[in-house]
Amino acid sequence: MQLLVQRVDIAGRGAFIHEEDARRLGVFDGDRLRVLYPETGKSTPIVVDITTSLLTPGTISLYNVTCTDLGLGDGDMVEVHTAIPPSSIRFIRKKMDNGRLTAEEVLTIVRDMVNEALSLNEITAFVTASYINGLDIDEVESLTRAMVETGEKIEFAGHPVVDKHSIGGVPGNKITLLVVPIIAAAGLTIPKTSSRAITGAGGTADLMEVLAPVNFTAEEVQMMTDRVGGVIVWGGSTNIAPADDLIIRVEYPFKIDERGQMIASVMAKKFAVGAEIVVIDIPVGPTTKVHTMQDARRLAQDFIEIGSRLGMQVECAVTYGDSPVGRAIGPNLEVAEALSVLEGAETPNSLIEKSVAVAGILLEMAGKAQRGEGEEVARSLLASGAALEKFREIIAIQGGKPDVRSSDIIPGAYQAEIPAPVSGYVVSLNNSGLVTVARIAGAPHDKGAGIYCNAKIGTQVRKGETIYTIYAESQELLNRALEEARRLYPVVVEGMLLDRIPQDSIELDRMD
Ligand SMILES: O=P(O)(O)OC[C@H]1O[C@H](OP(=O)(O)O)[C@H](O)[C@@H]1O
Ligand SMILES: Nc1ccnc(=O)[nH]1
Repeated sequence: MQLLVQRVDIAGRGAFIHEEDARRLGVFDGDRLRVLYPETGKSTPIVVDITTSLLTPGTISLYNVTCTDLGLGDGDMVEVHTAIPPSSIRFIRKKMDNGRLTAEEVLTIVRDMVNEALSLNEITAFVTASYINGLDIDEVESLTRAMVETGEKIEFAGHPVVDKHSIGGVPGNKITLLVVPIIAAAGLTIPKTSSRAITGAGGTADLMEVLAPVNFTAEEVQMMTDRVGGVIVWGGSTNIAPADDLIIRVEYPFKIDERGQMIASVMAKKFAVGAEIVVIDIPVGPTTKVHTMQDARRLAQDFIEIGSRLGMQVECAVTYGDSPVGRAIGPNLEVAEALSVLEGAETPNSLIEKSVAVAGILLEMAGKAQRGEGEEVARSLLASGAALEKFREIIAIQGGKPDVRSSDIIPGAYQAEIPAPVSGYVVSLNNSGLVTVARIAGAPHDKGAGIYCNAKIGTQVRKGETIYTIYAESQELLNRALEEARRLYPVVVEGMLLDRIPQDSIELDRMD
């Protein structure tokens, strides 16, 4: 069938066709067509959406990338045929049936994802099938290699290239903003690529974006890192492991992070930047991604195994994840807290201790500190102001304002203080409940949205005292977050008296 092209300003590949043409071609919403431009002989497969009102029969609205790929403009004629689905569909189906994918099959799926030959529905099916049926260690290795192979790799002048990554899952985990400058201040090369929030209310890329741009090409990452020793950028913009962000986009609304896809997501980003020495932070807690020490050790073994298969020296730090790191959750609040520590604040303890512990392991692995002394070296790089100075260089090279101070970073103007319902002790902070409330308040998209934990586990509070504060950038989102907070009750205060059972109730019980 011949159709007249209308270029439509939608990024990516795809097209709308009229329902009548769809009927004649025998295709439904989400089916594939092959579009051929006879003038150039170029053709490409696309996934179609069907409309009855956006165009007239005999025309096709083609998205920007498809037009550019084929050299098409408004008014050109194209030939349109039904197309067979790519073979990766069969392999996704295999994973749905709990089959084990070969390296070639995984590479085909990832390549089709990156080339936009798979629709969002089909990528979602792959992520869901992997989530339900799991990926074994060979499939994880294949996925890691495929993610690297379908993107760009970077080589740096400085060696060794070191890196850190957290698997996430614990809110307030802003340690990268401290670890990277500490490590770069020690003279090491640390090209840190982070994702945005996956299960949380602010990923490191969302945080760093408060201070400087985070979208860079692989070449820019290399140039900036060679210049100042480190960067903190968004992996999704670099074309390093581009499949990673496609998977994360599917995971985000469900707050899921399948184990094998998580390992591949992290390790592909490390491998693509040529990291030689890597520390993986695995927070453990009942409301994080990893619930027990035993599970953490098993996960650590898998990270180490994938690292050794890819030629990277990997150590894992199993860290406390029962409650948030520091007190702040959400981009602006977290950045202000991290900056205040770099500026010399001596609290929050959990943030400082975790950052120097993780940085210390890297310093020891890279030979910048004797075994057992890394933490102290990290602490002194923080205390001397060397890390702050390095962070300012990193902010500057990424195009931010290097003289920014923690007091410049303001949380959302709409705030609600949540009072303790009784006098007693804070006995738990539920990570996933806090994240849900912070997300409803607008985080991570609204940088000022989030939660400040006024009281942490073990703190004694009096009835009516503020236990946490919700911040938002609009009254409407604040109200919605408050409603959710009342339902989820993410911070639990208990008095020493847990319950009072009156004498007559016992007698009533006995009579039952
Ligand atoms: O949203 P959740 O799943 O909690 O965690 C995701 C965060 O964890 C990792 O942190 P880092 O880059 O090592 O600092 C990722 O890059 C991302 O920023
Ligand atoms: N799945 C992931 C977890 C944490 N960080 C990542 O980059 N990816």
